Amino acid sequence: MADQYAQSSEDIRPTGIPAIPAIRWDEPPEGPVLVLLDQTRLPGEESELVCTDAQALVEAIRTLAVRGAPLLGIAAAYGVALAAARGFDVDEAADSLAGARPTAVNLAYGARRAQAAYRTAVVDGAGPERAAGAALEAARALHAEDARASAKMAAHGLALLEELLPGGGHRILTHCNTGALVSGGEGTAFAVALKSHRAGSLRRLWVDETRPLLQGARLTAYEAARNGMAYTLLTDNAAGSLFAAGEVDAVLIGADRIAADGSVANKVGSYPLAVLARYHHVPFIVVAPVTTVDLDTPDGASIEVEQRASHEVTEVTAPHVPVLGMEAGGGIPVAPLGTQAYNPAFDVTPPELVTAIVTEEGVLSPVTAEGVAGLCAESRGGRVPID
Ligand SMILES: CSC[C@@H](O)[C@@H](O)C(=O)COP(=O)(O)O
Repeated sequence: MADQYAQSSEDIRPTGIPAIPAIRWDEPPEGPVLVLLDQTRLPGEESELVCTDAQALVEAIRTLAVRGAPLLGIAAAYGVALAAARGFDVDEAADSLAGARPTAVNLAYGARRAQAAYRTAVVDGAGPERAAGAALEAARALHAEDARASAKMAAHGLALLEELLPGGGHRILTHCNTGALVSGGEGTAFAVALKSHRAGSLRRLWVDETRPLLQGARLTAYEAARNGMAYTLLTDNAAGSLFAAGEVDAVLIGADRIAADGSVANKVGSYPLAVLARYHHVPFIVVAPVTTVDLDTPDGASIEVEQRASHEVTEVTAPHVPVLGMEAGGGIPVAPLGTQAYNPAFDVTPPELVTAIVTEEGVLSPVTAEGVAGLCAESRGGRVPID
């Protein structure tokens, strides 16, 4: 079945990760800026969005110009550094960045980490310039750590796939976007699939389109094409028949927050995949850095799930015209005017449906509260408190 869905070779552009990095710090003569690859315009247009202050970054986060848990953390840390470098109130900037979206714990983690570096420098007697430098250093360190974590997760994840599915020929289903667009490196779940591809073990990457904002269709398909991977796009609700046809060997997804009991919040549509995977005896694997684990959130029910605007569901736009963050009325209505939509950005998968959590520290399977606590104890003795 799979091969009839293969894209033709002209459709594949094996050019590696995006030419424009997902995020970069720049210091033109007019002053420091944070430059983002505007993800609302992909795949049609690779364009940069320049943020000169934390408020612009908060807006970019809310409209999903920059998105995905690890990258949100990196962005927030740079945002605090930007506020410091431009002489704005650092605590205010950290608060608004940490609260820009509620579910991805990395966002608050990154903001608080850069804020803590700034405060420590001030307490140690540094002037504003040196303290701003300390915040920037913290952001750069987080960026580099995430790249290293990404490479380790890819290695651990591939080893797990080889153990669970010996002999290669992996047919992997993924949801949302978890590649270089969300990371200092090559991503989380996508990085595992990419490593499998490079090892010659990936037969097919099944890409859920990921309604309503199409992160799978717009972003994961873009990354898969750029990396020359064999991939096929499906609507989210086609996943059931794909499992039933025996076409999925494993599910690989990322996470926005992992609670202390091992519950996993990820893009809405992840939980139904976990249920399908269990029914069809397919491993359901979560790949996330330890910065996504939040021991202060005891369980899945305590995770705040972001609710987004109705118009993201009730309207569509033409291809390559950004829909994300548009005011109601900006797209073409597909429902009667005034229709309200249930539009949670994430859902929560309970630990008993998760076969394994792959982190840079190694693989946790089965997923237990003790195991989750152990992951954090090993990697983050000096964890920055977040609120
Ligand atoms: C490694 S990214 C993991 C998650 O952040 C990703 O799967 C996801 O749900 C992103 O949601 P988004 O709303 O696009 O920020």
